[in-house]
Amino acid sequence: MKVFTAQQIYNADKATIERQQISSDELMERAATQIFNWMHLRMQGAPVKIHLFCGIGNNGGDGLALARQLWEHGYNIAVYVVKYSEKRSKDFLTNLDRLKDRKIWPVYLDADSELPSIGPDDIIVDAIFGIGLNRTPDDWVSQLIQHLNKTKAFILSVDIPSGLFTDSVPKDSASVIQSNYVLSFQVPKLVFFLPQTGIYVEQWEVLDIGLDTAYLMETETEYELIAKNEVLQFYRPRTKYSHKGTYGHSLIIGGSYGKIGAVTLASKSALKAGSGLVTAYVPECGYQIVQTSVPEVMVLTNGESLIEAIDFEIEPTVIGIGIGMGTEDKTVKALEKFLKVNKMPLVVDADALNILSKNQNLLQFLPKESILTPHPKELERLVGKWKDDFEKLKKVKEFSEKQNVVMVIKGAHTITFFKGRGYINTTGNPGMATAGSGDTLTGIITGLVAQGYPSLHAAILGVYIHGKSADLSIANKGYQALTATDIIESMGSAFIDLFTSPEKEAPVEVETNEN
Ligand SMILES: NC(=O)C1=CN([C@@H]2O[C@H](COP(=O)(O)OP(=O)(O)OC[C@H]3O[C@@H](n4cnc5c(N)ncnc54)[C@H](O)[C@@H]3O)[C@@H](O)[C@H]2O)[C@@H](O)CC1
Ligand SMILES: Nc1ncnc2c1ncn2[C@@H]1O[C@H](COP(=O)(O)OP(=O)(O)O)[C@@H](O)[C@H]1O
Ligand SMILES: [K+]
Repeated sequence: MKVFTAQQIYNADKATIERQQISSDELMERAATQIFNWMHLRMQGAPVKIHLFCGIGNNGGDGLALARQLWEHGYNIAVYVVKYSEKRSKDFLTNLDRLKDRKIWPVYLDADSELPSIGPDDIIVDAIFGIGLNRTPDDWVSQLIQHLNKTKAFILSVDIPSGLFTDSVPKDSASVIQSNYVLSFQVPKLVFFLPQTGIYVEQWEVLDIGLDTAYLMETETEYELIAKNEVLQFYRPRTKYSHKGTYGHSLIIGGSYGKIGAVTLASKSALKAGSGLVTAYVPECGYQIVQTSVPEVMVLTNGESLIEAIDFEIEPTVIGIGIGMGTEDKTVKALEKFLKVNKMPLVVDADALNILSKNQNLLQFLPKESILTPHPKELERLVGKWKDDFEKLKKVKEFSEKQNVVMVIKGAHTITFFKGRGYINTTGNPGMATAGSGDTLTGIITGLVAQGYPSLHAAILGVYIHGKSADLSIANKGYQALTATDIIESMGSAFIDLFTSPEKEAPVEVETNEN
């Protein structure tokens, strides 16, 4: 699913209005109807008090149109107009008149108003600011937002939590609605998925408001959301007459005394991802450990307790390198020498990334389209500190383009960057913040490259499967008990899941003014 910028959404609006020959007010009515249907389906007329806080722009207009529909179906509503500006939008005014025609009188809130009282079991509809927010709200609006956040009421945000910008991090967290549920029109917003802004969104869902399909299809976006449908497009089925040679040979290089487990996890993951053969390259102290813990994996050794040279006779298809490897001088030299002669595609993680960060002249030796999988600290060492998430994205994008590598930025929503585009993963959970889960990812991606997936596809599918395995595991493990080994064990189910469970319940019918 594409992730549009605010400007692209405004353009989609405009294209829809022109091509479907509807008015902007009719489009607003569609949007409000979709939210009404969503609420009505769940509330079934329950007499819960619904407080609708509406701004004076189109987000507020949506709120007013929703208020009217709720009122017409007998819901118990209170409407507030948050007068943060004198510049009211046309469709806001149209919908305000429609309310007045029905003798529904909103409470007008300004800097001098008392803060409304709201019960813990009430519902708040947040339609104060939408994607048009262009500066931090005034103090009194921030105070109102803080007041709403402090109530125990459920907060449903229209399109985006009010106070959240679409392209920057809010300066003051107190001026942003802490939303329980966001109903986002047509497309999700990038800020739902970044660590500094995603915290305002507990859950989100997209509502189809029938924006012009041609515009949506033709418009290129910088970001794409990756769910099952997206990865299925490049999934490579196994063929009947294939053999283990068909599915490549992964070489996993890493490990040092006390950190052989990392290589064991990665090797096993590469096998489970479908790699035909897997060899681990470890110091001698790891020989018995790897051989006994994963009998399917072959083992090559060098050095006693750490890798002192990287030199082998075999011809792997792809090499995953760096996990548990350490950054001792001998290992640094070994890596340097190896990078200067190596031509094989690489998946670079952990200590190999740390070594590259300190020896940036080595970056030039990475084969093009290598895959780098840094966690936040490793990324900082590689590209330097960033002031906020947006600067981080910019730095990663530049780095990936300059070095011609695939960058996998690990986190709650891992983002894979390549050739100027970002692919945002939707699987995974906080249980994955556990030792070795990154090693597992390195193994999975290596195993996919071995089977012939191009680097970008291997990274995107690998990240998806890794998160999906963890999601399937927590059903009987819970977040706390989830381990990297559980992730590996659920990989089979994650692959099967690609073809079994339906992606999503069918969307609610769009009721428009035309029918
Ligand atoms: N295609 C879509 O997605 C549709 C969007 N609609 C709604 O339209 C919204 C966007 O509406 P608008 O462009 O009117 O913008 P908003 O309603 O988000 O904001 C209203 C106006 O307030 C002003 N403003 C911004 N920040 C301010 C601040 N801190 N203090 C005071 N004034 C400030 C700006 O001039 C802005 O245009 C969307 O979020 C959505 O809810 C729907 O009505 C219909 C279809
Ligand atoms: N809160 C979270 N939600 C979803 N995924 C997470 C979360 N925390 C960590 N992960 C995932 O777990 C993995 C952790 O990798 P990493 O930090 O390298 O672990 P390790 O070094 O222990 O192997 C990454 O793939 C990351 O995306
Ligand atoms: K809002």
